[in-house]
Order: sequence, then C-alpha cells, then structure tokens
Amino acid sequence: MPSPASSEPLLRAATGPSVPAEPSGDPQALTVVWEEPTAGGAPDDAAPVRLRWAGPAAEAPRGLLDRVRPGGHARARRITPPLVDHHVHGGAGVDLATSGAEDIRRWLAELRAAGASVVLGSLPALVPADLAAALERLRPLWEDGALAGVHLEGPFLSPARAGAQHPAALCAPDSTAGRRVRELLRAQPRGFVRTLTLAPELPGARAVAAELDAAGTVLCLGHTDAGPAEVAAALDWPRPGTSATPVATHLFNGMRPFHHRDPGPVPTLLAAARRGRLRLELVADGAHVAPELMALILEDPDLAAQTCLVSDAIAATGAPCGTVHRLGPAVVHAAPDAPRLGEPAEDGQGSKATGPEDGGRAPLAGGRRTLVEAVTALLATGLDADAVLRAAVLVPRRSLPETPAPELEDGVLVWGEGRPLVALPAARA
Ligand SMILES: CC(=O)N[C@@H]1[C@@H](O)[C@H](O)[C@@H](COP(=O)(O)O)O[C@@H]1O
Repeated sequence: MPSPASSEPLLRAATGPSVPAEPSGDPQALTVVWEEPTAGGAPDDAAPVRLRWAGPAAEAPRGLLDRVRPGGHARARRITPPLVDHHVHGGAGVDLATSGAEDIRRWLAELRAAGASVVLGSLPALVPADLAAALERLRPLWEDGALAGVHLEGPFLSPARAGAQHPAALCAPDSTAGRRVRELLRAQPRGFVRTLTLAPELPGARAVAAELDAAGTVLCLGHTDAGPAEVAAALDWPRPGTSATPVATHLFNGMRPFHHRDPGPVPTLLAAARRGRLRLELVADGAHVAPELMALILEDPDLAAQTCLVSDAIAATGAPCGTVHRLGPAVVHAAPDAPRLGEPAEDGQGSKATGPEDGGRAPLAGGRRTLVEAVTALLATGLDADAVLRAAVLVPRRSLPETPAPELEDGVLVWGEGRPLVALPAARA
C-alpha cells in the first residue's frame, strides 16, 4: 500500500520541464533516469519514486545507465513524457459533441495539467447537420493546438454493434445522409479529421476508405459486425494516398465476441497487428477489457508494439454517480461501475436494464477513467511498466507523425530537451 505521502498527486510541469536540462552535451537529447525503490527485490510503492538524474546521456554519472538496463534494480517507471489519448469524447460533464467551446477548452487544460497533453477529440455518430456544427465548433481548438485533431466514431457504423451510439445517427456511406457526410469531410482542412471509425461491411465503406486515404485521414475499423473474411479484405483495401497504419477501434468492444468455433474479427485483427499492419486501441479503464486480456496483449512484445491505450472517456466519466449526460444525441449516465447508456434507475445509483447486452445491464457508454487515471491504475496492477507507458506514450505518437516521439532504450526514456515531463500519481492499491 502506498504511504499517504506517496499517494499525493505528484503532477506538475505539464507545460514546462519539471527537471533541468543540462546546458551542454547533445542539446537534443534529455535522458531521464529515475529509480523505483525496491524492498527485498520487489517494487516498494510505499517509498517515493526518486528522479535520479536528467541530462544528456553522455554526461550521465559513471555506471548509472548500466544500472538501469534490464536486470538492474532501477527502472524507468513513473516520470514520463505526457500521455497521448487517441480516443476521448469528453469528461467531467463536458461533451465534445454538444458542449460550448469555452467549457471544452477548460476541460482540455485540466487534462493537460493532469498529464495527457495530446488529445484527439472523438465525436460519436451524428446526423450531418449536427456533425457540421460540431466540426465548426472544434476547428478553432485544432487551429490553436488545444486539440491534436478529431476522431470521428461514425456515423458509418453497424446498427448491430452500435453499443452506446445513437441508432438514428448511424448511416451507410452510400445513403443520402452518408453522401452528405462525405461531402462535409471533403470540405475539412487536411489534418483536422485525423481518424475515422467505420464498419467495413457497410455498402460503400471501401469507397469511403479510399476518400479518407486521399485526405490523409487514418482508417479505423470498429463498431462492426464483420467476420474474419470481411475484416481481412478491408485490411487489404488499396491505400495509395497514405502509409498511415490503420487502427482497430477499441479492440473487443463494439465487435463480435470471440468464441473458439466462431472467432469473429478479433484473431484477424490481432494477427494483422502482429505483422505490423494494424494498430490496436484498448480501452484502459479496467471495465471494458478483462485484466487477463490486457496482460496477454501488453506482455506480448509484437502486440504491445502496436497497442495504444485509450480512455474512451465521455462526459459521465468522473461525474458524480447518477448524473445524466450527453454523448452527442445519446443520453448516458454515470453508473456505479462505469458510464452506461440511458437514464439511471430511480434510486439514482444503478442503471435501468435495457437489453440483453452485458448481463442485462445497459450497454457501457465510454470509459470510467481518464487516461492518466487508467494508466496509474494499470501500473498498480503489476503489469510491466515499460509496456504500459509504451502504449500510452510512444505507440500513439507514431500515429501522429508531426508529434515529437520519445524513444525508450533499455528502460531509459530519451526525450527532447526542454520538453515537458509529467509525474504520474503514485500507484493506488
Ligand atoms: C463511445 C462508444 O461508443 N463507446 C463504446 C460503447 O458504445 C460500447 O457499448 C462499449 C462496450 O462494448 P461491448 O459491449 O461490445 O464490450 O464500448 C465503448 O464504451
């Protein structure tokens, strides 16, 4: 158990370096080394994690870097470049699809102060007029760098795997509404719509993928009822316009579940990731994906190299239990375990049962933790810290090529001089 002192938030310096960069040596490389205290060989969360040293590697005290190589007792663990959240709809009452720009800006500043500096703002499925209004409202936030861009989660999604997405907002790419959305996308400045999730089995999906490719928007597969063959075919769609690696939107969630005689799309997606042809999103909140599966993926080096942890947080994330919020056109509420679709039960504590999904409970509607909270909790479970931080810091930056990416070399993070560092809160049991 952490001591009271070590459980105090240590966050600081999201807007400036929290450690001094050495003035001489390689001016570009700031090597950060910190020591994870151990008690009899095991990590000791009761003791404060200490920053050992920061500066160019060439000036590291003699022997220090050798000690942090695998097998040494000191490991990179808690201080890190800011996290990157590819998939976040809102939080603490703010909904990117419907809240005012000033509320969104304030909430983004809070996320940054807490340690997530690069955020793709996700919009759920919206009818064309609402999508146009939301994009117009978010564009200035992208233009001034508050948002790294937007992720459209829809509207080309499967009604059979809608989850918390509003059914009335879904459409096929070749429908009237779908054609209006495609026109709207063509009118956006390059780089603003960074990613778009679609179900590849919908009529016209392949044509949309080609349009996205030409516009530099990364194709994400998700909220899909496709089987293995349809997913494999979509991964082979020609993509001449961009070399960007496609993404599986929240792997496992919003797609056919795995059964050993009817495996659905998951093994195909995993195999593509293993071959470096796909990135995987995993909702890191501990509610969406069982811990055993998280470990299976994050502890497999080939899969971990392609995995991005995301929050999928929404307005109800971090809001008081029983409060009602929006996910675009959908009504959602903060349930005791996680955000869920619909109104809360009369006592305000639980959820009304709405269907057969998730054991008769209302569908999950986004993550229950911010990415910083989720990563902090994952680190406390004993999962390999390098794997967790790689999936929250390094891999997602590769999908945003203009975002500076640190390197992790033998447990030492190398990060440009003067770039911000954040200290994650000490692990909670
Ligand atoms: C914003 C959004 O759409 N989030 C999805 C939600 O729609 C889906 O219900 C849930 C569980 O999916 P599952 O029941 O397939 O695991 O995952 C995500 O929270």
